[in-house]
Amino acid sequence: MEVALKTDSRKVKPGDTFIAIPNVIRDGHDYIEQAIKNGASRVIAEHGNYSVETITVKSTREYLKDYLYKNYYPLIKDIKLIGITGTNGKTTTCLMIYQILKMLKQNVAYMGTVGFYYGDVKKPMVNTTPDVDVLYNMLLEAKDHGVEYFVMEVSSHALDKERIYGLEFDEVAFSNLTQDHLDYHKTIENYANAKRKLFEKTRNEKIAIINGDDPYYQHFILPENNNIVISDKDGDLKIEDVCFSHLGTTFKFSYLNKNYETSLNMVGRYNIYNYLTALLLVHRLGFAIDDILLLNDKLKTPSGRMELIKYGTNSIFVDYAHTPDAVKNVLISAEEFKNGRIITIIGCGGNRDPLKRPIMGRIAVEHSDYVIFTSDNPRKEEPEDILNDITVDLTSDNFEVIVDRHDAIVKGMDLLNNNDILMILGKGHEDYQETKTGKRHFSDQEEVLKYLEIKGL
Ligand SMILES: CC(=O)N[C@H]1[C@@H](OP(=O)(O)OP(=O)(O)OC[C@H]2O[C@@H](n3ccc(=O)[nH]c3=O)[C@H](O)[C@@H]2O)O[C@H](CO)[C@@H](O)[C@@H]1O[C@H](C)C(=O)N[C@@H](C)C(=O)N[C@H](CCC(=O)O)C(=O)O
Ligand SMILES: Nc1ncnc2c1ncn2[C@@H]1O[C@H](COP(=O)(O)OP(=O)(O)OP(=O)(O)O)[C@@H](O)[C@H]1O
Ligand SMILES: N[C@H](CCC[C@H](N)C(=O)O)C(=O)O
Ligand SMILES: [Mg+2]
Repeated sequence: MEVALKTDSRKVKPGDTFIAIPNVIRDGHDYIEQAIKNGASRVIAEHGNYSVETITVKSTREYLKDYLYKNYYPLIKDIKLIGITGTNGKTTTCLMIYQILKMLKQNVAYMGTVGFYYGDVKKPMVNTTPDVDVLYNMLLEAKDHGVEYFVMEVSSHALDKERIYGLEFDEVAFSNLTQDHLDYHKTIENYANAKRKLFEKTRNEKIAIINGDDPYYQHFILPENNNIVISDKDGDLKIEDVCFSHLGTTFKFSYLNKNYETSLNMVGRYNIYNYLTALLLVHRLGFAIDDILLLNDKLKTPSGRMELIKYGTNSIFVDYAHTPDAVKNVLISAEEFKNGRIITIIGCGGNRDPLKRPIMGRIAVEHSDYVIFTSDNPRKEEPEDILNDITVDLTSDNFEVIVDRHDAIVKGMDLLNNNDILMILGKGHEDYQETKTGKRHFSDQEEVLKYLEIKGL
């Protein structure tokens, strides 16, 4: 089943009703003629006269949200909805839940940055959390395929723009709040308030898992929720005795007076929090902790999250760190198991929070032996301007700038000696690079593999 109203003129078929939504940059009203050309027989708009039946409303966005809630929410309300928010860790945690529930033979769907997954279906996504009509279509598609659990990433943009309007979550989680998207939210308080909205959207007495070691955690503890705090100090779930290697992590934890010991095939202290959030959310859906722990051997980090490629004795990690906190976390993780130098390749996306650029530059040179600054997705900006923002305050000499990302990766690989670590940060799973001229195919992993192939390795 699909939502009957169409918001995108390109998807309109003869006889459809087109609703014109003004968004951040584009306005659906500019596409009404296109929708009519494609056969729309009715238009819902805020203004204008058109050649087909037209309903004029004060706010098409409000109209659409109410329409979806009234007509489609009853059809999908039995799906158990699990939502994760936070600056970093949403994709990783959601995909852990998705893998665990699949291994427990449950019918589960995932929706977020890297796609929309259920059964054997894997579809790409444009946004981490899409607009409300797209989201309803996904929930309806999941329902048609018998999905019982729907795990989704909830971005701050989505919360602010009410892309999840009317949905009630059974379980929610907060991973962390650090600097990102201040171009959009302006202040960290606005950013925190946007994220808090997810916690207000829980069904009564439902589960909220909160990272108690984040300075903002109290913001997310609402009295109406069943809150479970994770911490390495004094949480409801307490983490202890953490040990790292470049292949994995072992740790202990206690929860409800029981002690557990386990290991993960992934690096990074933050992944312990991601994992324990996933574990608690699945457990509170009705599965035993001991049964979930048995699956750890088969649990994988998602593509582009500290993804390891070996090059002789050197370790190359491709990681999606694109915020100051994430860059710091992954570099600190690498420092914990390094036996040689850390060489980092990093840039910053264009048309996104410029305030984070010099901070990321500083963190990179502080926690690496050598840094090659390069382009991420410059989007509509000049790559050189972004690189200048990143490096403008740097006083050390342990870095260079190579604008072309391919050349930067080749240089980084050339620099590796023995037991060195190469951190290629920012683009993770992305298979494109977006510049002024559009998107072209580009993958950090493929660049590394091509280099190894040329070397005959
Ligand atoms: C800058 C920005 O926020 N843009 C978002 C915005 O796009 P927009 O203003 O261009 O408008 P649009 O929705 O494409 O077009 C307006 C209306 O015209 C209609 N239209 C448009 C074109 C056409 O030919 N025919 C037509 O009918 C559209 O269907 C829509 O109804 O509204 C769209 C629908 O919601 C979003 O997909 C799009 O996200 C872009 C891709 C984006 O990059 N957004 C980022 C900032 C974002 O939202 N990121 C968050 C979090 C990132 C994170 O994980 O940290 C996310 O959730 O992805
Ligand atoms: N819990 C965490 N705390 C801090 N950093 C993390 C955490 N989990 C992952 N990271 C770092 O952040 C990067 C992005 O992780 P992930 O894709 O899971 O986050 P996300 O919240 O989905 O990001 P986005 O909003 O861009 O989709 C990882 O590659 C890693 O460097
Ligand atoms: N979902 C994030 C992704 C950033 C990834 C990074 N590679 C970049 O392009 O800045 C955003 O839209 O801000
Ligand atoms: Mg994500």
